[in-house]
Amino acid sequence: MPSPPPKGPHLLRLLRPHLGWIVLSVLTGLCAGTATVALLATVNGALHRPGGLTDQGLLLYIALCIAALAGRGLSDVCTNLVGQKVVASVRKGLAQNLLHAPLQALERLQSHRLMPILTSDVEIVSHIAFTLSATLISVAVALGCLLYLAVLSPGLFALILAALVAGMGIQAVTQGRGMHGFWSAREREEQLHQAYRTLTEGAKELRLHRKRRVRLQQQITATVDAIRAVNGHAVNTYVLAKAFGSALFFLLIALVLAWGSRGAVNAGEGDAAVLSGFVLVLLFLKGPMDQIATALPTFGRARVALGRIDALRSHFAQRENMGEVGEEIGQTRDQPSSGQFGRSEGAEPFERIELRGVTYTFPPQGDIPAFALGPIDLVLRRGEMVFLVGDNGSGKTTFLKLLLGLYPPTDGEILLDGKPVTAPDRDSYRQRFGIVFSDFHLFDDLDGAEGGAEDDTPLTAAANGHLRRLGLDHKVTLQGGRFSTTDLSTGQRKRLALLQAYLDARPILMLDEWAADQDPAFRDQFYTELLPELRARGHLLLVITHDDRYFHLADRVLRMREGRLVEDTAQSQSPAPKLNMELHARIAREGLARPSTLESAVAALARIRNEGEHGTTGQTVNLASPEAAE
Ligand SMILES: Nc1ncnc2c1ncn2[C@@H]1O[C@H](COP(=O)(O)OP(=O)(O)OP(=O)(O)O)[C@@H](O)[C@H]1O
Repeated sequence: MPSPPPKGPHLLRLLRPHLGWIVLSVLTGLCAGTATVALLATVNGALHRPGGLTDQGLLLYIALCIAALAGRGLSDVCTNLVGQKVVASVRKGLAQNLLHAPLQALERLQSHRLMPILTSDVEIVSHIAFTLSATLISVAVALGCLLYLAVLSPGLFALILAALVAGMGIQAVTQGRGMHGFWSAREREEQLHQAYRTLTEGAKELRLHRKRRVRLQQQITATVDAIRAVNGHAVNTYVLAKAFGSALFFLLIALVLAWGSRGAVNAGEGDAAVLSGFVLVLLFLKGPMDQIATALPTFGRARVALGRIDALRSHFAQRENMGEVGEEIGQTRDQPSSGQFGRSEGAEPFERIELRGVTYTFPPQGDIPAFALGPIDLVLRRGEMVFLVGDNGSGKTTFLKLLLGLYPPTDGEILLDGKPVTAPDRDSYRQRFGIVFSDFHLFDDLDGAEGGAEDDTPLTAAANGHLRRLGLDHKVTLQGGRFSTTDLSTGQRKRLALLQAYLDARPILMLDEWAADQDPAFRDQFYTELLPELRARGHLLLVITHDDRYFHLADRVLRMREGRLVEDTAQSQSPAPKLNMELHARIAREGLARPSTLESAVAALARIRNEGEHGTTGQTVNLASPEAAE
């Protein structure tokens, strides 16, 4: 069952687990604030006492200093702890959201919208950790100071408080305006991110196209200027609010002095100690109030950032049930595997996959009409080599994603060995597939060899053997479970991706235009050796291809036309696949001689095929096993 998204305001939800630390921080902060105010009172008392500070007063002064110091330190430690934990939980939560999100949700949210949230927004939230503690203490000190003033002279305090509330009201309105500025600056940062992406991903093209380069430069300049203007205005608003706050204290002090000089204080309250106490506290209060005012922009930004993070979480509110990664590995390790190395977690045997009336629809985007795939009725069996062909944009990749369980069918159902694949099963179902997408991501480690300090395991030996076979051994080695480099040509990167999928030994292998970037000799090797070899191992192979000269090698050819799938019976019934299967049966049966080069291997295989067609027998060749290629 998909887990429901967490409820409630994000910040409160984030803080709730750390309530104990927050309470401790507030209490110690209050303690520090009270001690500071008491220090002020002691200083004020000593100033007006004949003989100054007594010995007892000195001891009290030292004790208050220690209390203020310890309280502040402890409060700092607690809030920093909470801050760091909050940031860590935001980061982990977002990673979880992304890992468990349905693919369509991820595809809808383009990376230029995602990346600023994952990087700068989380960073902004982390700044709270450093400001929160000082701000909290400032609030405690300010409250303590106000309390002291109320004790000194309730009448004067009421006047000061009224002026302070009016000043803070003005400040709050200004702050609201600044906040609005931060929101619109953030919108533009997404545009900037998109432009930066074009800068890096289109680096080659931009160097060849002066007009486009100039346009991009202008676009970046305009966006940066707009961000500067909006951010500048927002910060200025805050700075003005802060300046107003500072000025307010001097106005308040003037008010106190005027009050005193006109003898307006009540009997007993107009003495010098009350006035100096007010002036002393107001001068001191300016520091904490400044700190609060300085922290406001950070909190303003953090609120904006948290709003974005919340919106992202809502976007990914729907979660797929994938279980915990550790559990999945734990569950499957003990299961029998049909893979070559018995190491793939999805290697459970299967016989057939069936699609019954399966459809998938991309919703329309603006003027672009919806793309509808299907309905598709199809049965695929273990050990089949199926080619999927069709025009660009006809729906081949979409069909692959549907078959892989990456997209849930809009209608119809997928059955694995007669059992419908439902949403809770989908992740387990997916573990049966190995795939190299046309826009694949190349991982630099080998699944199953992670953290392997030893380089002489069977898996490492097999991987290195296959690297030789794929012509990559002079470029890449597997060390400690990682490939030494992935800085390779496009064709070489695809070979490495194929090697990973191959060693993963999942029962179903899908390749999306894999051969498109390969040289002719290797392309031939791929179609005539690698694919038949995988089929001979019992894999179901689904290969998207435009290489029509190899269509005859497939057991079945499926053709996609504008979202409709038809079986190309003319190709599927070709006698060639049968011949190919016989050849491979022979290869497996008769043992092998090792060709010295790829060309000789291809030639040898052609010879065998020729012999097969003319009924003669001869030497067989095997590129199937890297051990044999040693
Ligand atoms: N994420 C998406 N959102 C909306 N429409 C999409 C999305 N991905 C693909 N499409 C649309 O679905 C249609 C089929 O795309 P698909 O990638 O499946 O085609 P294809 O047959 O694999 O093409 P090619 O041979 O060029 O790789 C296209 O018209 C495309 O515009």
